[in-house]
Amino acid sequence: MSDVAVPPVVIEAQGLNLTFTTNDGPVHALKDINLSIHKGEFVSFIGPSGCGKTTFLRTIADLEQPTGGTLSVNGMSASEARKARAYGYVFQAAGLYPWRTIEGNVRLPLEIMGFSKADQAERAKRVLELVELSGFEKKFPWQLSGGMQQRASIARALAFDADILLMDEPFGALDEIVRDRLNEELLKLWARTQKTIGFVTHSIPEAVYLSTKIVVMSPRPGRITDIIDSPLPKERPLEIRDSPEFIAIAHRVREGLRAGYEEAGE
Ligand SMILES: Nc1ncnc2c1ncn2[C@@H]1O[C@H](COP(=O)(O)OP(=O)(O)OP(=O)(O)O)[C@@H](O)[C@H]1O
Repeated sequence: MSDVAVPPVVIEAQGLNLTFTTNDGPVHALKDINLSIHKGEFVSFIGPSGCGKTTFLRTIADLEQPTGGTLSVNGMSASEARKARAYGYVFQAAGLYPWRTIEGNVRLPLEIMGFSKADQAERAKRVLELVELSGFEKKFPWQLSGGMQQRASIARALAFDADILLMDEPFGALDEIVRDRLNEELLKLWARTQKTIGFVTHSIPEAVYLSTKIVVMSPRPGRITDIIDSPLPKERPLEIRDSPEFIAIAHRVREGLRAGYEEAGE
């Protein structure tokens, strides 16, 4: 009998620290972060404002430099991984260029990376299908709803086929019904593409619904207070949110958040 193979580690932080130097003194944005993310996992980072969620994602993306510890992304340094285009990044605001069509926005990183015109067109078509925006290629961003714009920005991040997708509160500005739908769609997209996803959120239900692993963080200094491996099945209808298993995980996340607040003296 052979054990089920554990997928390889794609992101590994060991004793990671990041202290910003500011006029008001040092800000310990990340303190002693130890975390392994395996290929194909969906990992959410949840915690109150200022606990370092965005900083951690930006550090993985080589947009911030750690002041201590080690970080590897796909077995490389963060800087090498950025050069190897190991990840796509989705920001909180869709950030689409208003003067470009949806297809033009999706093709932009491909143009910059020097993909051929034919390859750009084929990739844009495929990723827009993936996020269910076929038929909207020639529209401009302002002609689409907020949810559709965010789907277009996900398509843009998927266009160059990185194995890792980093998403910083992509649905934070959307109303709850739209957010529910996009959560469902994101899970399907994740199942179809088998990407490794790092996802920042403030929402407990969103974190529990989406993730295979939930990383609970707390501020001052920004640190991990709990890591929860979700026992929920991969197939998740929205109704799963009423199940006892779901409610139990949500409860554990809430407790972790509360403990972090109390320790920070809030
Ligand atoms: N460039 C910077 N210079 C100085 N301090 C910074 C910088 N970027 C972030 N910080 C500080 O680092 C801490 C962590 O910030 P970060 O944005 O990562 O938190 P967050 O958990 O993502 O918060 P939010 O949920 O509000 O986005 C905060 O105290 C923030 O003010």
